[in-house]
Amino acid sequence: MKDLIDLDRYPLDRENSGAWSALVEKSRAELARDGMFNLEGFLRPGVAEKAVAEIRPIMASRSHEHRRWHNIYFKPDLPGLAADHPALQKVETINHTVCADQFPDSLILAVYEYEPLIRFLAATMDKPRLYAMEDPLARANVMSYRQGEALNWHFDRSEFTTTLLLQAAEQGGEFEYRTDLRSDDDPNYDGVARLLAGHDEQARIMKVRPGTLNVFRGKNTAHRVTTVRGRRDRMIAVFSYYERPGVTFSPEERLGFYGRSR
Ligand SMILES: O=C(O)CCC(=O)C(=O)O
Ligand SMILES: [Fe+2]
Repeated sequence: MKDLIDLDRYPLDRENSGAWSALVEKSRAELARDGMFNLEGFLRPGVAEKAVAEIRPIMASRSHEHRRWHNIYFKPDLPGLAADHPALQKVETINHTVCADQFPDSLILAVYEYEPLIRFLAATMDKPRLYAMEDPLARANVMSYRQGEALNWHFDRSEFTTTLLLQAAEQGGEFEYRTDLRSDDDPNYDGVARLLAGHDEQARIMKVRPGTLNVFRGKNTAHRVTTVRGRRDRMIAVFSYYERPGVTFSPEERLGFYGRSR
């Protein structure tokens, strides 16, 4: 694993050492302050390119094209909100996904399953343990955004998302977010409408380089990936971990996300 992950800089394999504890503390503090943390240069130089080379042929021939109009909630309606409220305005998402079962024995899956990474993530999120998902499709995905494609404004359903950027676009394809646009107690529908209309000055762009591990708390922080321009696809691995073992999607969920139930 030391050839893939920069364990000199990020000593995941030295659990409970001074350096490990310092990294956990720093990551926790950033998560509390910014709702995210980034480990830049998490992958050794050249490793993201290798991962892209492994995934590219599968992406070209077997990816699921995800194309839909949705609102920021991914729900048809919300109790107490008029159907024509501007917070429910629809936006379009288009991208391409390949699933874990399509890249067995890959570098990406080796990183996803690396136990010291899972234990480190649990520590930063203040959880006793985290577990890799058992769903053969959903555990790890790679998404690619080609020219003209984007992932539009949304709130995540899961508390945290862990991503690894593999390749950046020439232009666009930027991760834009608006911290704490809503809270568990206050849906802030008017604020949501303002953001969707492009009038929220607190929206920020996060600059990330390929090879960076990002942990992001996206449940109440609205975010999107802006439209990609240019010939190079934006490619990113998305890792799912849960607090209990054995989690899978239902066949219906797999069909909805990936266009196939198994
Ligand atoms: O592609 C990205 O950077 C963001 C992915 C994301 O927001 C998601 O999968 O929910
Ligand atoms: Fe998201």
